[in-house]
Amino acid sequence: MATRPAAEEKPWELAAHPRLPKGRTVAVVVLDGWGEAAPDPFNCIHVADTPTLDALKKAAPERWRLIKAHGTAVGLPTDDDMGNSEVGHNALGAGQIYAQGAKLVDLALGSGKIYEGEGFKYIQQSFQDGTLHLIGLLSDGGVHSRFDQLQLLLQGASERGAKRIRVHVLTDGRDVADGSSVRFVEMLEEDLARLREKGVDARIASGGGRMYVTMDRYENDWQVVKRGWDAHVLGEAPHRFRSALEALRKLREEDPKKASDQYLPPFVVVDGSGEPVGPVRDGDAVVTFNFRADRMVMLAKALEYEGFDRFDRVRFPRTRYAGMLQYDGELKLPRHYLVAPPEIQRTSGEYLARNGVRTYACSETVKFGHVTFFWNGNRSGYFDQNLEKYEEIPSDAGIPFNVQPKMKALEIAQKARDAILSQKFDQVRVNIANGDMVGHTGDMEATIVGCKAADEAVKIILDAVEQVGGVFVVTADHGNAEDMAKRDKSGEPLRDKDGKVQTLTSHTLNPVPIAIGGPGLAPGVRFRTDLASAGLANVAATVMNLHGFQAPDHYEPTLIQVVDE
Ligand SMILES: O=C(O)[C@H](O)COP(=O)(O)O
Ligand SMILES: [Mn+2]
Ligand SMILES: [Mn+2]
Repeated sequence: MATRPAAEEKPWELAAHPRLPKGRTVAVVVLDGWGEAAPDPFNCIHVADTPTLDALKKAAPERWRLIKAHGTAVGLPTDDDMGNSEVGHNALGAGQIYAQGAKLVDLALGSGKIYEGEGFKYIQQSFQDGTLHLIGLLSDGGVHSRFDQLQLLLQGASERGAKRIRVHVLTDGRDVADGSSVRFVEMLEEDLARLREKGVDARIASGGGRMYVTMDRYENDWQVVKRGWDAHVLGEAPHRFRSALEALRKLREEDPKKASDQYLPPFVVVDGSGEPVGPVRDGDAVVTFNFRADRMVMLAKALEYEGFDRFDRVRFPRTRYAGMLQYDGELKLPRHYLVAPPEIQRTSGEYLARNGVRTYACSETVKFGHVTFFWNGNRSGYFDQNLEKYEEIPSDAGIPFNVQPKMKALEIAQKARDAILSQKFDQVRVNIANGDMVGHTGDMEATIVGCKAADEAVKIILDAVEQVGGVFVVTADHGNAEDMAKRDKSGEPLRDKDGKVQTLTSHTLNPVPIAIGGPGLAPGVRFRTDLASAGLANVAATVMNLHGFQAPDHYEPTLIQVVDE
């Protein structure tokens, strides 16, 4: 009996769809952080004026539905895990569900395999004479990192010879509640105290808020990474405290608005004589314990590259550096890593390029890698530069996004409109960032403005689709702006002691809408009714169909059918 060929051996050529034509321009719009929730005052999408999206929902029930964007539907460990951009865009672009970083790290830590891998053995060589530095996001959001994984790694490394450990903590407040940094630091201090009882010299050495220190992405602002470098590596920061807890309390007291968890200024912990307790030195080991790539790649470059020139490192210690995962498979960055990342293969971008589909992708800096790198299975660059064009619009840098909540929605839409009207592309793909980026600030008024701007951007794109007789797919990667309130089990908003509703800055577990349409959509196309639990991974096959191709067998099934009218 013939064995089924492995995915790698399958042909790249896609069969023609029996009912749907080739050659239609397909606009694919991803609204970042745009979930579906019951209308209430904390649903910014509901409160905002969004006539375009409202019309899509009302006009054609057979062309509008909800799909899952969280948990196991996108390869996360459990259905309690909210969705995020990485796993969302991976699923949208790859058409298949892969076990994602969070889950792979869980498995490797659970089985102990992490300690048998090349990456751990590499850093272990520094344990005898050097310090082990752990740098990452202190959070249980499960988006970039998880606190329980840090705890296990601390435990495992100390049991395997690490004698001196320094943790460099980035406070969250974005994937978890603002102010929760105190609880995480307290718990970490308890763990470190236990290690000290066992003779391990373990301490927190430096820190700062993730959006201001270290965790920039897509090279939006290298100064963010420089602040982190100075604090974590050089042991220099404008604020010096005897402990991380003191840092959190004093910095928040001084300026509670500015020193939120997300934007906490950089600090170093110093000893009794004012010396920093944990700068990175030659011979030390460094692990960045975030599993997600986008906000660790920049620091990874600074830690690894000999000829790095994006800021003055002042001192470049010779360390043994490993990432929790390898963050960029193309760049092989970092060279050493503790857990192998998901090998996302045969993405729709690659299939379509190999079948001659011309693609234009665009977003602003903060989401640019989402519709390119994440979409293409964490792969940078083009599949075929003769067929693809990726365009980045610079994001505002150095300000929180509630200050300019319209962000670059209009500019992205205008670029997409021009690309559609040029007729040079078969697929025009964009990410509109507002619902997510402004939603994360917790500023409801600004988020409402941002949602309106996103809706206006969609209108511009749909008008262009109309003009060229094209097709559109409008969807989202996960929820955010549709719920800005923390809630109890019955769904009622939680209030603080003054009766104020507690703000939710994170993503949600809500499903996201998907709408299809446009004059080029064949008349009998409608959503199937047999895929009640479909998710983001079903979108790629759908888009392939709209380009006139059948999707490969190993893809999650298409959402659409063609019925005789
Ligand atoms: O990195 C961030 O901004 C948040 O932690 C997650 O948001 P994203 O998944 O939408 O990027
Ligand atoms: Mn997102
Ligand atoms: Mn987000």
